[in-house]
Amino acid sequence: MAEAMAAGMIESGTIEPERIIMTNRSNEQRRQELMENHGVLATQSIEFAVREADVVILAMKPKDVERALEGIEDFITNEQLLLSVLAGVPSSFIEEKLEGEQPVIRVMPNTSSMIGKSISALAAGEHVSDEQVTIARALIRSIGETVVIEEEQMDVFTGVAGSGPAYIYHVIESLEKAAVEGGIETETARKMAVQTVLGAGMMAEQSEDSPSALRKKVTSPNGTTQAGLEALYENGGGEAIEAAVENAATRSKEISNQFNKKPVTQ
Ligand SMILES: NC(=O)C1=CN([C@@H]2O[C@H](COP(=O)(O)OP(=O)(O)OC[C@H]3O[C@@H](n4cnc5c(N)ncnc54)[C@H](O)[C@@H]3O)[C@@H](O)[C@H]2O)C=CC1
Ligand SMILES: O=C(O)[C@@H]1CCC=N1
Repeated sequence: MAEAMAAGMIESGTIEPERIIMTNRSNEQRRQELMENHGVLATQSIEFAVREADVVILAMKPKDVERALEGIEDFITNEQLLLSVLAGVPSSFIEEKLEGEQPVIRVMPNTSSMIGKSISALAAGEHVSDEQVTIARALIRSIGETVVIEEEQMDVFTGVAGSGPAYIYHVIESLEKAAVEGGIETETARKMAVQTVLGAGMMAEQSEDSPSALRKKVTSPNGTTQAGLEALYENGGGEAIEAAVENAATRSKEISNQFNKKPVTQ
């Protein structure tokens, strides 16, 4: 995720690559790769990275955050803005760990950051000024669209947009599989599936019609789409997506709850 965000920020011209410091403590090859592929500075020293930064972005797994915070608490200052992309980790947990009045903004991007097409939510913690929200939004805007939400909405946002690309990739996989099973060559099948999703997404973005109106326009009475949708609904279509969001949001909530009772295991 950190790499996707860095790539998006660099690609959009929002920040020069040499102003981004990435850390990896143990993997020299990975540091080399990050420097060569993106032109960023990659260091083993978390202390150096944090001391140099105006904005610190946390992007480790939730299970690693406690140790990560213990590793920076001695040198991070309240003048530095901390962005956390960690699913489910409450800003209050980070604030309590770091003491003082650390400005913390939770950010939930998705992996489409890599090409500047994320939709990212920002939720400000207790010690964040309006100006810091503006700064964070400008930074995160470089990887796609942004919305500012209440922290309690983060779970459902994560279920829809953080995890959402995976559901859409699954749709692409299914379309491709069906095309191949129908006798189409794999490369063409992939192209058909991807372009169908891309075209529908762009239509939904650019058309004045709602997605529902657009769906109706594809659906000729008693035609092929009607037959296709009937099978989709019979097999749980939209409900499956809603269940996916609900389960992901529940998992996000579960992770949050774990941060109120230690130790953290997931
Ligand atoms: N993958 C995704 O689509 C999204 C992920 N996220 C969040 O982003 C975070 C990272 O996810 P991924 O990139 O998928 O995981 P990942 O496992 O690919 O990357 C996590 C990185 O953090 C490093 N790390 C662990 N402890 C560290 C420490 N103390 N200091 C510095 N680095 C440390 C690990 O070595 C690893 O390279 C998670 O908290 C996840 O909830 C949020 C939105 C979308
Ligand atoms: O699967 C996860 O936990 C992360 C958070 C949102 C997307 N990926």
